[in-house]
Amino acid sequence: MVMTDVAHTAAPSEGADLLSTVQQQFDEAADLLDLPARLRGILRAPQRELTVNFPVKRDNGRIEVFQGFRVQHNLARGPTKGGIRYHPAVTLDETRALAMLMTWKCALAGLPYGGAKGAVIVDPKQLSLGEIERLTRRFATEISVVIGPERDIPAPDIGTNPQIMAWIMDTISMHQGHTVPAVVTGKPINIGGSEGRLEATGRGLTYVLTSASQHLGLKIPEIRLAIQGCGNVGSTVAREVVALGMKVVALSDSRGGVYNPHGLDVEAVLAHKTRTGSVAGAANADSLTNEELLEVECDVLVPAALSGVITAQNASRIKAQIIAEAANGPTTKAADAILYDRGCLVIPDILANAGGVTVSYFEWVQGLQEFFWSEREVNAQLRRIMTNALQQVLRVAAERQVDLRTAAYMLAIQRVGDAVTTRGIYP
Ligand SMILES: NC(=O)C1=CN([C@@H]2O[C@H](COP(=O)(O)OP(=O)(O)OC[C@H]3O[C@@H](n4cnc5c(N)ncnc54)[C@H](OP(=O)(O)O)[C@@H]3O)[C@@H](O)[C@H]2O)C=CC1
Ligand SMILES: O=C(O)CCC(=O)C(=O)O
Repeated sequence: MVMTDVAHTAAPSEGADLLSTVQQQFDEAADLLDLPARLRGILRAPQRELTVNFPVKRDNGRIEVFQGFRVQHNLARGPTKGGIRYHPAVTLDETRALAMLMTWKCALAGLPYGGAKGAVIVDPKQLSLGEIERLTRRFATEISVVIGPERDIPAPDIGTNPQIMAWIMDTISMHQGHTVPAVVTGKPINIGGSEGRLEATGRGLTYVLTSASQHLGLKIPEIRLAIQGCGNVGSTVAREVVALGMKVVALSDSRGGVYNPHGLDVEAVLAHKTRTGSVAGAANADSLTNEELLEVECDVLVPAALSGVITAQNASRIKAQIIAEAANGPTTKAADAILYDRGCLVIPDILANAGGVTVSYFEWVQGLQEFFWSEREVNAQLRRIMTNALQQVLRVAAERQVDLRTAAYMLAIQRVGDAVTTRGIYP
């Protein structure tokens, strides 16, 4: 007899904070736009949500039931797009918030997509590779009723990677009986991935950061960064900014961080992480906690891990002049107000980390056309889209005397609202 031994579900209140933050951000921008009530009702809540509970056989033969979600926030501008997160504390509310952020992010970058997000409540570090593959294939099967190249296209996020995208593509292709490369992005290059997608989020952030620094009159070689999170995005930002001559003075992961006011040897710290599993304990650096990292002496702070880390409690102690949000939702509403009053430039998530979905769009287009671009072409188009988006946001912020987040939301909400209106609200 097959026994179901463990059910993986998260507490319902977890993640509610991010949803309420994102909805408050929406409300503020919608007020400034005088958005009609009927549009607010449509845009403030997800259009479609799917919750799935599915069994996975562990290596010891036991069956465990995992819970996952796919939320499609808005479909007015095209198929929905957004990553899949594997994390033990992820919730439906958090997934809703992340899907809503994707809608604004895609609209701000001018991509022909609505926003979506997926998640599975799981700690992938506790699973073997075979278990992760079985979990991924079963989850892909469960959500196959809502995803597809013309419907909703997943990609990597926290805890997922190109190999996991390959398993999703393979599972959907097995169901269809032919290869369906455009069903996911962030795939390995040998099965239709795009040059530059792996680095795109960190690279896109670096393009925006460089432009914003020039806008503020900062000298690139004098810029010191503290980066929280050292996964795909955090490690790429670290490498990219060092290549431009900036200094990374602090870097962390889930197990702690390292600090050197004269600049870390980023490659040595990353090699230490590859050897030991963490940046903590790397040579020629002092150790520091994730909380301390947010408050170190630096010019630019890059939160590149979880949401809700910059709060009313620590915002007044942050020394950075620029906060470039690589993570989704790292700053609470109260912290935003404190940072704005202090003259700190917050480059919001929907702008700063839009490079990932932008190159995902390039990957989707390349897959559909079966015509592939060089990394140089990818990066040139990425830079164009990211710096254009920044210029538009800076212009609206100056015209309306608002912070960059509100300006970015205003631009994005207007575009999505226009699409809803042009298509017609009533079928
Ligand atoms: N991947 C992408 O293309 C995009 C990602 N993002 C956002 O960027 C952020 C990072 O994503 P990504 O790099 O892909 O994810 P990864 O899973 O590759 O990396 C996440 C990093 O965060 C660290 N981390 C986890 N928990 C904590 C914690 N409590 N304190 C400090 N660090 C922690 C992890 O530590 P450890 O290494 O120890 O596990 C890891 O270094 C997320 O918010 C994601 O939504 C946004 C746009 C696109
Ligand atoms: O690349 C994508 O499609 C989505 C990336 C993502 O999940 C994000 O931008 O938060």
